[in-house]
Amino acid sequence: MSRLVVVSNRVAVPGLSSAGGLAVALQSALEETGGLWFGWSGKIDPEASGRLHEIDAGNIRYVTVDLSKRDHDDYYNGFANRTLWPLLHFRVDLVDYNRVTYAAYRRVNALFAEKLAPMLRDDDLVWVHDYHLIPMAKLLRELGVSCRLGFFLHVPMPSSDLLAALPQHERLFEGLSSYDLIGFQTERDLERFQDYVRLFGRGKVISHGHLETRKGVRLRAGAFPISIDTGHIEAQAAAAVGKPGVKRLATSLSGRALGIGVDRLDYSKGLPERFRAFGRFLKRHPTHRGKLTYLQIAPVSRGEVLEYQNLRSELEQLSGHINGAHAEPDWTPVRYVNRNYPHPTLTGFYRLARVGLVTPLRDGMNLVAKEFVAAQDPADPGVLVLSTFAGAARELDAALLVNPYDLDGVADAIAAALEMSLEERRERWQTMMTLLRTHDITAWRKEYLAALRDPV
Ligand SMILES: O=P(O)(O)OC[C@H]1O[C@H](O[C@H]2O[C@H](CO)[C@@H](O)[C@H](O)[C@H]2O)[C@H](O)[C@@H](O)[C@@H]1O
Ligand SMILES: O=c1ccn([C@@H]2O[C@H](COP(=O)(O)OP(=O)(O)O)[C@@H](O)[C@H]2O)c(=O)[nH]1
Repeated sequence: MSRLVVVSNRVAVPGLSSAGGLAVALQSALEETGGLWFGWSGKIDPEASGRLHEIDAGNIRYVTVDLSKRDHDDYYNGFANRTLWPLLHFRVDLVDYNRVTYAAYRRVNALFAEKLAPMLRDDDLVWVHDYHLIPMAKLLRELGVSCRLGFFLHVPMPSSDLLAALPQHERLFEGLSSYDLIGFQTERDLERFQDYVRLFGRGKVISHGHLETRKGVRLRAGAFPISIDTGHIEAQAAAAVGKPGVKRLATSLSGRALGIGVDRLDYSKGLPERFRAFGRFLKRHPTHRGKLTYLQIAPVSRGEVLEYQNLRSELEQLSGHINGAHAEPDWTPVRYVNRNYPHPTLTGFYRLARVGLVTPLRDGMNLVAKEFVAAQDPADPGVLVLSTFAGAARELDAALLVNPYDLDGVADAIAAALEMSLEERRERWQTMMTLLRTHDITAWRKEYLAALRDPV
């Protein structure tokens, strides 16, 4: 059997904690098959990029590379997170157009390719992840790598008119044609990519998922919605209820219902809009005042990037403002926490909650939505309020779907979740859970890798 080699900027190196769906999902996928996981070490070397680290843990070998401060600033904070991230989340207004950071992006991709190429065997299956590493396949091919190379985009593929705003769009997206298979989270993302190839790449869509570039190169693309280790989350949530941290949260609620949000502190997650919608809920539904506590867990993410720092200040103000306007001596409406919690605790928090708030403005998938559902008590499940702009909404359409920009709509959905009968809650939960049990992280990995192996 061929070896699986996963390549991603973020690697869940044992002992390093960081929130993020890519690392959580790939850790589960690799634990099942074993293999090599290659990417950034999470460390800055004051001198230069390139120092390698190797760790063997269980059946996974982690090989990671340190980056210099300059490369980290320009490639990760810069082109990846100030140019591609906002562009791919439809936020052209936030895109930093910058040739210096683009050069660093290409330099770090070339460094990763140069370090990885000598470790590869002809029968490996190499699976490259996300927008940080789009040029990898072309660079590996130039170094003589001949094994199958797949790519998976974890974030949305925006409409082609937006992509075309990037000065380097042709060179960047043409690089995708060196992969044998390009995976997207949803059919909508795939359709928008096909539009881009046709309208701006001057290529052809031969049939759905089969494309030809303007240079006559054939490529395959498909939708492979990522998922979670459903059975594991179910068991973890059931076991978490007895844990001290989870019990303390339960006691602190004094019989009130809990609403929960769990998101990296990122502008794509729609947190200011969610806070405002919660304030609106308190005004529009006064009978629920004092009966619901909203806990927002928001670990700091990409904290060196200006837009993320601005978001943090905005949320501190907003939470203070809502609490100032609505709190009672014995009730604080919003609990806002910038800490990262491990899954054994987080799943217990989900299970305590009557309402799960997942309202991104754009999100590739959003694994929190799936985890929230899997963590519920089947006898008394909570209700998921889910943005239609999360990839997860395609599958979890039995959630209360909302438009995150429509604050009154989100406010009313929170009220509807609190008022929903047990029968309806069970019915909706069952529908979503049936899907998550069959389409879990194992199914995602198998479907993608089967398509990558298949040379048609
Ligand atoms: O690595 P970071 O810069 O700390 O950011 C964390 C990850 O954020 C993004 O996650 C995406 O992948 C999830 C799993 O497929 C998906 O559910 C979510 O919608 C995406 O936002 C990013 O794409 C990853 O590369 C980061 O590691
Ligand atoms: O304190 C936290 C906050 C988040 N997460 C995990 O980080 C992932 C977030 O993935 P998602 O797809 O929702 O969004 P992303 O952060 O990747 O954009 C989920 O597995 C969360 O359980 C975590 O472990 N601890």
